[in-house]
Amino acid sequence: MTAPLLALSGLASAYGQSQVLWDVDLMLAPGTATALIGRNGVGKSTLLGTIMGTRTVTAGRVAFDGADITGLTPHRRARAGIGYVPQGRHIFPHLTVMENLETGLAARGGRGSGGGGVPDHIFELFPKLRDIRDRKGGFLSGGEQQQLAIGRALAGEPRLLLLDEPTEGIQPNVVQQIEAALRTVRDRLGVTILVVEQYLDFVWRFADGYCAMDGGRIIRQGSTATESAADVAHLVQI
Ligand SMILES: Nc1ncnc2c1ncn2[C@@H]1O[C@H](COP(=O)(O)OP(=O)(O)OP(=O)(O)O)[C@@H](O)[C@H]1O
Repeated sequence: MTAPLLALSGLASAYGQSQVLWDVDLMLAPGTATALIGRNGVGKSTLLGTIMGTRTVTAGRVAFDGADITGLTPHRRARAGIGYVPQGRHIFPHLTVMENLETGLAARGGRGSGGGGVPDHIFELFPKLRDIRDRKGGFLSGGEQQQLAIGRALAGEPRLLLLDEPTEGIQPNVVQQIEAALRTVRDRLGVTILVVEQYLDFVWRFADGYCAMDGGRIIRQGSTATESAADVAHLVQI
C-alpha cells in the first residue's frame, strides 16, 4: 500500500472530564475520498477537530505525510496542507466573496502554485462565485456559502481537505455541483478528502470508502464499491 497521507493511531479526545473519542485508528491513502458516517453525537466533528487541531488530543498520534503533527496549532497544520470546511461554514458576513476567498490564501504559506491571488481553478469549480465575487458573505444563500467555504479552504491549496456535512440544508441541484467539484478536486488535483456526511446517497456516489463511528469509536470501515449503502444504513439512522 502507498504510504498514507494521514495516519491516526490510538487517538482519544475529551471535553473536560468527558471522553468523546476512544482509540481511533484511521489511515487515508493519497488521492482518495473517505466518508465519516454515524448518528448525531457519535464524535464525527470532534474527530475532524483533532485532525485540524481545534480539539484536544488526550492520547494517541496524528501523522500527516509521515510527520507527527499532534502538537501543532491549527494554523501550522493549515500551512502544512490541511484544509477545513467546518459545519456551519463560518463565512465572514461583512467581507465580500473575494475577500473571504483571500482569507484562505494565508494557509498556503510557501507551498502551492506560488501565485499571489485566488487560484483560477476555484472559479472553474464554482462559477457562481465569480458572478457574486463583490457580494457580502452575509447576503449569500446557504448553497452559495457552502461553495464559498469550500473555495476558501481550496485557496490554501491543501493536500487533505476535511469537510463537515457539506450537504446539510443544501438544495439538491447545489449538492450536485458540490459533488462534481469535490470529484474534480480529488481526481484532477489529487487532494485527499475526509468528509463527515449523513446523506448516504451522496457518500455512495462520491466516496471511495466509508468509516462508521459509534460512541466515539470507529466501529466499521469499508469500500463503497464492494458494499451497499443499505448495508450500513442502520449505523446512521436515529
Ligand atoms: N464543546 C463541547 N463541550 C462538551 N461536549 C461536547 C462539545 N462538543 C461536542 N460535545 C459532545 O461530544 C460528543 C461528540 O460530539 P460531535 O459533535 O463530535 O458528534 P458528531 O458525530 O459530529 O455529531 P453531529 O452530527 O450532531 O455534529 C457529543 O456527546 C457531544 O455532546
